[in-house]
Amino acid sequence: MRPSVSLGVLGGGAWGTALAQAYAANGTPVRLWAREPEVVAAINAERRNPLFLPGAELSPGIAATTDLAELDDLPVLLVVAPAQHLGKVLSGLTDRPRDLVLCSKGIEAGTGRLMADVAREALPLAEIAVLSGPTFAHEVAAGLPTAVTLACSGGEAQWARLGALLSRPTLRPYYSDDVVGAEIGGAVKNVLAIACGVVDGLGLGQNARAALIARGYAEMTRFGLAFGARAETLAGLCGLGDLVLTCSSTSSRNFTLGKALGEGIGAAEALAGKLSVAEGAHTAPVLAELAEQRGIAMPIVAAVARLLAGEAPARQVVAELLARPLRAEGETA
Ligand SMILES: NC(=O)c1ccc[n+]([C@@H]2O[C@H](COP(=O)([O-])OP(=O)(O)OC[C@H]3O[C@@H](n4cnc5c(N)ncnc54)[C@H](O)[C@@H]3O)[C@@H](O)[C@H]2O)c1
Ligand SMILES: O=P(O)(O)OC[C@H](O)CO
Repeated sequence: MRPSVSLGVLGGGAWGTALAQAYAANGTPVRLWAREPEVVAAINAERRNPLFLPGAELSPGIAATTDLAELDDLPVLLVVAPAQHLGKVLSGLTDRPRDLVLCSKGIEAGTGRLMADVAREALPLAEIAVLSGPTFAHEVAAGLPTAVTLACSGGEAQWARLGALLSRPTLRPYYSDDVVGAEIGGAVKNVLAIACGVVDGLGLGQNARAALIARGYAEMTRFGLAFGARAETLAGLCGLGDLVLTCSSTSSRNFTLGKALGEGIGAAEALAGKLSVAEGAHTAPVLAELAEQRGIAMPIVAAVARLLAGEAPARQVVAELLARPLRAEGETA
């Protein structure tokens, strides 16, 4: 039998809503904090989130609130705020021992920190886990089969608390203790998805996209290993798995942003007025900077950062990538 203690979800965007639905629909009461009063009202009164997850019918087991204090006593919180706002959201909670399951994918601009470091500073008593993988929100909300990495900083003891709690017949976590690897996989793939969207927008074909996925994965691996990730983590659901998903579909906001850039729309225009977040746009500059500081070759990431900064049009950026000196495929630096 599932425990009757509620799960808390911080964030009423598409992913927070989908996770809340996955757990509430399968018998766990969920308290969901959303920033927007209209999201809270729509979830509680109509069982919908038209702003961020239109089309999904939500379980009555989700109780939404704009008051973060209503989640403060819960032992397990899924944190689903966009990466650039995660620290601010967590600072509204009391520091106490609890499991914080980070579900956001990104690197903090300005500090270069991964989300686990942001969370540890905000709430030092919490034990951190990272839930990440190929997970389009609308598919999870619809109960379609999905598998994720659940990386536990507390190792197997934390997995023993969270594994069964966060598993459902169609939502299957795989255990890891590589929190850094899980985070880097999710953050880097968003930037690479923008690159794949650019290739699509320019009409450069499927060969080019496959090349970008493979060479992008080489960049993810170089960066990850330099920052302490394990190669096997990056080859798993939260790395390669998510990279393949996000680089292959206009269901991805990052891919769609890249496609617009490839079609000649400027970054500012492509992002203007968007309620939903394309994390790669925020991660690309800070990731490119971190890579440059550490001497890690990430030409695709650097190209995306240049494109987003408006430094060169898409065709020129692609031409520059193709004109780089020839090198060995397995080169690690
Ligand atoms: N949507 C997906 O399929 C999916 C899947 C896996 C992971 N993620 C990750 O989950 C995170 C959240 O994405 P999403 O898709 O749920 O969001 P979304 O794009 O659907 O919605 C944007 C979210 O940003 C929040 N927001 C905007 N300004 C804010 C502020 N100043 N402070 C706090 N929150 C603010 C909004 O309240 C809303 O919840 C991202 O890191 C994303 O990469 C998303
Ligand atoms: O829509 P995107 O590009 O933010 O991707 C959503 C998820 O991260 C896919 O796993």
